[in-house]
Amino acid sequence: MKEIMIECRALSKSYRKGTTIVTPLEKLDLEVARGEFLALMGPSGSGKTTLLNLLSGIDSPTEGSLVIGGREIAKLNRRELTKWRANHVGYIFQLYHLVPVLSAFENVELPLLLAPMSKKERRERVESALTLVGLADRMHHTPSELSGGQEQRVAIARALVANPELLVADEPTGDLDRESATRILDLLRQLSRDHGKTIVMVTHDPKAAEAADRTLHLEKGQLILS
Ligand SMILES: Nc1ncnc2c1ncn2[C@@H]1O[C@H](COP(=O)(O)OP(=O)(O)OP(=O)(O)O)[C@@H](O)[C@H]1O
Repeated sequence: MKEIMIECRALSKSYRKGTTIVTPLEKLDLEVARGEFLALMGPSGSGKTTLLNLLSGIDSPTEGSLVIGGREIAKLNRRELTKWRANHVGYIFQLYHLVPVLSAFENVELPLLLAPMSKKERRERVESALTLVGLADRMHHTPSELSGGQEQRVAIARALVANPELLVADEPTGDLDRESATRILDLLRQLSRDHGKTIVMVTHDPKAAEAADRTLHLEKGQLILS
């Protein structure tokens, strides 16, 4: 029996929009094993990003239970959630979100700047994250000197550098050509298979979803059987 990393029970998220209540996620039940690579698909507005934001502690559920790595996340307050997120989750965005004036090294170093560690340890961690994504030789380049695929690999190194057990990725290959996308997906597979990272990836691309161990489909805030 595989260890469960993520357990959602009757997880709901609602927002108030003027006088109406929008519920992008409704009573969702989901289990993800530790080290599993899960793809989430679904039409626009089906609640995919909302779910990623809950799983990564960017937002809190309105109702239900969300246990990640044995910890009930739904009950944490904002401050506790921010601290938890910094140690346990790496977020990968479609458009990389790198700081343009910083080098690859400095971008990857950012999440560690507030962590209590020596400069030497920080440098070693950043170098090893950039080596893992195959960019040790581009450490001193700025984002504009890198290709889209390389920028995304820097962003993955940044997501990895604090050694989180969970990675969430929102359309990580959405802006890339097929060859760069394949390289990113191979890297994500390697991170789950060889490094035990649990990965939840939103994608619109069925080919990208094929790289995952399992694909789930969301529709109107609920998982549907495919
Ligand atoms: N902060 C918010 N306030 C109000 N409504 C929101 C908020 N965030 C999301 N929603 C609504 O929730 C629904 C689901 O949004 P979500 O971004 O999760 O969908 P998605 O499946 O990720 O869509 P896409 O594929 O277009 O990114 C949408 O109708 C959206 O308008």
